[in-house]
Amino acid sequence: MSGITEADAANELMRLARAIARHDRLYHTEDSPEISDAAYDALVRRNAELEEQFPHLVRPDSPSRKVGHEVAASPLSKVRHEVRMMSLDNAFSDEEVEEFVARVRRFLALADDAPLAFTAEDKIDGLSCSLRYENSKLVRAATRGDGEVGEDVTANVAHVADVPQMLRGNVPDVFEVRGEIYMAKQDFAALNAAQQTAGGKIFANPRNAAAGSLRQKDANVTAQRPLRFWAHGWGAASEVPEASQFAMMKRLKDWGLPVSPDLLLCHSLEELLQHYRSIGARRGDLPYDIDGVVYKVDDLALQARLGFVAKAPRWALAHKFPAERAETTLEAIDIQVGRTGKLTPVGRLAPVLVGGVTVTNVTLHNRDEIARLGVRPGDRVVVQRAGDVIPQVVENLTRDEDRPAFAFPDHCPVCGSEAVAEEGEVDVRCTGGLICRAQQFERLRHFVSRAALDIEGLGEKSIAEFMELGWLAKGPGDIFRLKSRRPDLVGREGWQDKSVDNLLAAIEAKRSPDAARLLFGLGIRHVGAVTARDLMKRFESLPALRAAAERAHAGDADAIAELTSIDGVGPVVVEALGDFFHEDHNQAVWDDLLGQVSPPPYIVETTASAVSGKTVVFTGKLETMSRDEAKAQAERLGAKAAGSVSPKTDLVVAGPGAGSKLKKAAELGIEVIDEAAWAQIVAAAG
Ligand SMILES: NC(=O)c1ccc[n+]([C@@H]2O[C@H](COP(=O)([O-])OP(=O)(O)OC[C@H]3O[C@@H](n4cnc5c(N)ncnc54)[C@H](O)[C@@H]3O)[C@@H](O)[C@H]2O)c1
Ligand SMILES: [Zn+2]
Repeated sequence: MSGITEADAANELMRLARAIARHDRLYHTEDSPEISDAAYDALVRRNAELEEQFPHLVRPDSPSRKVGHEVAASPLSKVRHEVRMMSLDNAFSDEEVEEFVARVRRFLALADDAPLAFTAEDKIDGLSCSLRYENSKLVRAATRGDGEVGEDVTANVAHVADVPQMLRGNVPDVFEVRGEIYMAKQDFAALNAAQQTAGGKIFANPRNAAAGSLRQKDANVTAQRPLRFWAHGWGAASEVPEASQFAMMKRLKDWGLPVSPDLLLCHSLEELLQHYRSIGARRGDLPYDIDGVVYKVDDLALQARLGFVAKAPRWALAHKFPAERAETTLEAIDIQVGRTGKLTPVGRLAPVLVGGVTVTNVTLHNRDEIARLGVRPGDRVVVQRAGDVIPQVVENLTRDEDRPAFAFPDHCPVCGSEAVAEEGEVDVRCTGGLICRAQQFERLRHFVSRAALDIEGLGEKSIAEFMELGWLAKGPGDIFRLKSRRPDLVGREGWQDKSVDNLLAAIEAKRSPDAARLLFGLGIRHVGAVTARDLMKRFESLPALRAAAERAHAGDADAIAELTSIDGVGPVVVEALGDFFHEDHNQAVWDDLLGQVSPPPYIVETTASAVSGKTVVFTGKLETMSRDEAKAQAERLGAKAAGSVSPKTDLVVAGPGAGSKLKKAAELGIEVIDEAAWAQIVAAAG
């Protein structure tokens, strides 16, 4: 790293802060990480290195100071933790563990030969949960959130059998148990299989599945998910009846709380490392995912003296396992075709055990990735599995330059249409559109999925079956004609009267669908769920939207201006809409579909108020509601919630920490009010 200039370091720190914040949001709030934990940890390490070299460049929003992700936007109620919930410092090598032990000794001014004990237990890969017991009774369960404010999941944990509603024995009046909600590997695989059939969300790993299952607004959903729990510590307590971590953990067990079966009291660095290796060797066979071993100073008085650094206790360390790797042969490269026609290469492997899981497929991402790795069928490759279930090829071991490189197809393997990469894009796409069966299938699957039309019971297996029978040839409109197939369907394998009736009823229930969901379900490029809602709010009916899109496509400046005046709609969306309606087969699909369904006008009910017709900007930290809720309130009151302050802004609602937007409002002479004043406007509108 030597030689990096200060300016470059500042820039890189800015990029890292942004990237890490984005991955934190994807991981902690959406339970859908895009990168592996190892890749994420590498970003965090790089950030730490730069901060160490340039301490004066540490940013106020540095990831090194933050725990998890804020929960303001969560639909669940919020809970402020009486004692902050922390993260853990990481170590990846024996030397770093040695340094940790030495650091603890130095801090406590202990002689090298003075006894110092640690507990060691596996670091289970789930999500933190705080359970507050008052007079032995569970009164509240909360997630970690950003460490200070988490989400209330009391109703949800009621469905987790491992979490006792009552503790037994002699329990302090107030005691907050801290531990981990997790999902066993087998349960995770079964859940994903069921989700796949039902067209639901597929989780990347057991941790994300556990988090997504627990953090449900509707606790009945949680009830159907097989969640487990074990305790690894405590927070606020009216009394801590033992003097050591190990003895306290035994207490927790006596009170009826599960703890790790691998909790061990160690008296030296060697014992710690030995336990780490012992657990590591059994890792693949454990019924749950773990990503390391946690060491904690055993003596609670010493823990208190050691205290905390920015976001982690000084008395604990997470010794992480390296990403798991194995060598095997890449037997073939298959090309899959997605909903938008994207050609995705999938590597087929000679089956190989990576960290206890048999791996037969790897994603190769795209054409560039294949070129970068230089892989061809027959090559020996190194496969890595790091936390996630989709393994990757990290290295090609075959270095024979004579064999030709893999030729990425220039035609769709399914429909034979030409496959091209648009300028500046890495993805190669089939140009066959709706004549391509692969795209037809993926589009139908998307159309009925939860975020779109949400037709229950019409999973990918049924879609494949009906497509095979030629029942869905015209596109989504055919779904609504399936009722005429009832006699043919009953009696087919896997279909009984009742299941057919259920399916047909679920379809009939969507004859007057939500227009925004229908629009989203059509899978127009760049029109996601949010954009679809924003478009429908403006145009209210699908024909009105189509007319505007067609006029815009023909170059009508007014139509283009009207479309782009919508927040979040830019030229890219306008072009995608225009292109979509310009295609004959899309028009046919659209007309056919709208002959089957009639979405009611898309009108967001509004109440007359002091801010009707005005443009409002929310900035800073809102205390009583999430940003999304505030925006929804504004919309209900007939106001427009905008993201940035401009001369068009009428009102700024500012909470603590409001920065540049507040300054801009002052410059432009725009009225600024606080959250309480906003609440009065809302209350006055009734
Ligand atoms: N892939 C991504 O995009 C992405 C994004 C954000 C975070 N992450 C991953 O999340 C983790 C970072 O999150 P973090 O700050 O919570 O750190 P962490 O999860 O590594 O460590 C802290 C947590 O470990 C848990 N834990 C498990 N066993 C424990 C035990 N025996 N004793 C004490 N605590 C125990 C606690 O819940 C605690 O909050 C990393 O593993 C990182 O790779 C990944
Ligand atoms: Zn095709």
